[in-house]
Amino acid sequence: LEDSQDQYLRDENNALTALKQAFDHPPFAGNWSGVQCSGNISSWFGLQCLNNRVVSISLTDLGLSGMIRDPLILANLTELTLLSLKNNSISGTMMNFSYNQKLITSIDLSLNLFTGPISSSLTSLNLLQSLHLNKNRFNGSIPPLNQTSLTSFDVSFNSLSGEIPDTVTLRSFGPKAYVGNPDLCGEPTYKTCVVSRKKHNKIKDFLLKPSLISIFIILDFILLVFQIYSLYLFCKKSNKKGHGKINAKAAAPSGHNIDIEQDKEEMVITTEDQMKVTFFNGEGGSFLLKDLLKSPAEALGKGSFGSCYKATKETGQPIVVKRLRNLSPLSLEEFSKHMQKLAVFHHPNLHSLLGYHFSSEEKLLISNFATNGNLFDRLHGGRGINRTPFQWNSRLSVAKDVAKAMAYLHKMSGGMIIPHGNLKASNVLLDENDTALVTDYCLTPIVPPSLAASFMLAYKSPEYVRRRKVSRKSDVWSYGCLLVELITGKLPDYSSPEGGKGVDLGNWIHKAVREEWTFEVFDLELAAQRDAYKGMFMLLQVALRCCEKSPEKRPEMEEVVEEVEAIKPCASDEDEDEQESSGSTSN
Ligand SMILES: Nc1ncnc2c1ncn2[C@@H]1O[C@H](COP(=O)(O)OP(=O)(O)OP(=O)(O)O)[C@@H](O)[C@H]1O
Repeated sequence: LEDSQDQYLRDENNALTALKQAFDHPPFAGNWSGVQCSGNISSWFGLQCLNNRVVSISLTDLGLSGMIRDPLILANLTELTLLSLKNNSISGTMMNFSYNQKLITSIDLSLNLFTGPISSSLTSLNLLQSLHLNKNRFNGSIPPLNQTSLTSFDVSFNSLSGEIPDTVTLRSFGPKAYVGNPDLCGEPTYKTCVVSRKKHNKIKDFLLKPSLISIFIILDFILLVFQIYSLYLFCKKSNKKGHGKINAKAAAPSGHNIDIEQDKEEMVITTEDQMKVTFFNGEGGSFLLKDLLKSPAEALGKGSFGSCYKATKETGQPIVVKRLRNLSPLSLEEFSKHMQKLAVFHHPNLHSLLGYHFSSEEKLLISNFATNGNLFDRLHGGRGINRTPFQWNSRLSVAKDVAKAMAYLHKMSGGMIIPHGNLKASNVLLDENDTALVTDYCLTPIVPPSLAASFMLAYKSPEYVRRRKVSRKSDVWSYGCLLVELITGKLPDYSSPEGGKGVDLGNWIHKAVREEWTFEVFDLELAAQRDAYKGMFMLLQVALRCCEKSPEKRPEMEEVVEEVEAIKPCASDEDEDEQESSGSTSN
């Protein structure tokens, strides 16, 4: 008996090791070592054991990003009753569950990047109670699941197609379980298969008629000319608005260049009169979206997740409305829950949310308008033309403010894998006193993992580039890059047009150290402030630690705060400040 027990332990250990390897050194890798089960106890993260056998694997919300290549990877885990890999970025095809006949409680692979068909082995799991495969990229048809035990089921938002098998079980779930699969048809979706197929063929025939093809080419050309003209008008407008500063978007990566004015008009057209804005301070009921849109909204710029507009409340208070796009398909409840989570974050260096709006057409975030724009424009804008110098003490103060905000976020954001996830200079706003306010934080949970990984993380860490792996330490890397940008004035590569002068800041700093840096690495604008050199070198040392290639070697944000706070402002700035105090910008 002991021999067979040992064999089980070995087999299950092999299966778990393969799983660990598939996930490319996940955060728990160090923890998954030794013997996985000791009786009913397991010290392995996310594992539960019963009589030395693994009965449950729950690895949710961990930012895992590997690929499962072997469909029989779990075959040795024959006592498994529950499997949850929910909300990671795992790719590959679905496992074959033929050998996991005890899988009775739940299989949850939702919110990942799985591709290929749904495994027909699921039909053999006669006691399975819950199956969640939503928000992946599964394609093909749904297998004829008909186990009476199945009471919770969701395959929404995949690329499934064809007719939903006409089984009692599959018919018992409402359309919500199937939504977001445009090519799926059958009773539960209210979409009759025959009609949709006919329609599809009609469209195909229509598109293939030769005379129409030429009409489409001409229409395409007209559209292109129109788009170029709109872009020209938009650029002209942004230049006028910028007063010598460049707009962050002017130097932003391509792909986000949808006409923002057109975007605004769409928003007005699709808006119902009575759409409510929920304000966290309780003003909610009195303020409707139509009031918000009455004031001519000024476009501020377009980012990865939507456009920002400046509007004015009835009280005269300027506010910013961020129109979100590319979100995960969320219910009002899910969205509100996340917003309420963010509403409790209050820190002097965090840009607080005032409220939000959610409807099927629009998802908006409302916040205060930050008078002095963003750090990107302050650093890189208007170089050479009528620019108020951005002096050392102001830069140091921004570095301190941002470190404090990030440490606070890391402390408050509980289980979030990457508490900010999108730290970059344009997401550091400046108020009327040039106090830095970190914004656009904690959006990762409401965007699809695939987009979160590619749009967010402006300064991409080595582990992201190699394995698309992110963690809280990615935020630390981003902070290090922000420091390098602040000290050197170099334009980061993510914001520079292709072929431009952008620098991969996190890697550049290591090269600079190898080549024994001198004061020449500092921004020319700081060159005259010799008494600040010591502080600049100290801050570069902090940046260097934050940009350690190995995430484990990077410091925690709390340590970073201590190190940055220890750097004293210099005296030369104060004289300049006095000279400038008659000017509009305080440094
Ligand atoms: N509350 C605010 N006050 C003043 N300007 C703002 C405010 N919020 C956003 N902006 C500005 O509006 C512009 C667009 O912001 P948005 O957040 O949409 O894009 P981004 O920060 O450049 O990119 P991303 O979407 O990746 O964060 C930026 O120039 C930003 O600085």
